[in-house]
Amino acid sequence: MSFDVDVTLQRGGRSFEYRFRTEKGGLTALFGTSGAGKSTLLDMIAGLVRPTSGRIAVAGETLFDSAARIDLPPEHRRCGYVFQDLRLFPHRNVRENLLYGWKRARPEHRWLDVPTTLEVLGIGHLLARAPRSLSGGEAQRVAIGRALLSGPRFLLMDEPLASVDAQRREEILRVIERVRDELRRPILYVSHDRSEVDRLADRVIPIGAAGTTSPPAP
Ligand SMILES: Nc1ncnc2c1ncn2[C@@H]1O[C@H](COP(=O)(O)OP(=O)(O)OP(=O)(O)O)[C@@H](O)[C@H]1O
Repeated sequence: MSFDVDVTLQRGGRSFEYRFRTEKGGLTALFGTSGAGKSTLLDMIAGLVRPTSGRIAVAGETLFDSAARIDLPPEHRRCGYVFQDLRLFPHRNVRENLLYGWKRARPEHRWLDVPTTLEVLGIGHLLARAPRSLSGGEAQRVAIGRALLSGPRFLLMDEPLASVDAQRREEILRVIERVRDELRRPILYVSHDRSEVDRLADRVIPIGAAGTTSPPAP
């Protein structure tokens, strides 16, 4: 089992309910209209937003359980998160951004090396640059690299290819496929691009207008 989610969240007068279970690893795409609550769900799995109640487990480990009073801090969840708005550290250069999680990961958890990451993402020439000097596509590739290099057990990717051009997109898609198939890391993936989802996703979870998900999915 990879993602096992059954949570509620009351926020701003709205009620969100998410309930799904994926029996196998692979890539799970989240589909839903703007404002439906996809990023909110990723934030809860990452430990950045606290659910009102319920339980979240990934790859068999409980990350949150309100009844059992379990709420692992984000840094203990081993989650690689590519944020929709990237959130590169503005006061650190590209090298420092990329190595932030890498330095903090245990050596045995690092499943991708730095040279390979730089080559695949085409960001080796940007190492000394400040995030504010990067183009949208460059910043997006650095954000993907930072997430992959942190030695994560699972990945949360919120529109990770939104500003990447066609040629680089193909290379990054191949990396994501490798992470999915060879390294067998579970991935939760938000995208509005149908062709991306058709190519990558093992299953699609619809997120409804009120943040509700369908019954457990295979
Ligand atoms: N901190 C907050 N306080 C109150 N409401 C919030 C907060 N953060 C987000 N929301 C609201 O929660 C709802 C879900 O937001 P979320 O960003 O999860 O949607 P989304 O499905 O990811 O949308 P998009 O596809 O546009 O990125 C939105 O109506 C948003 O305005």
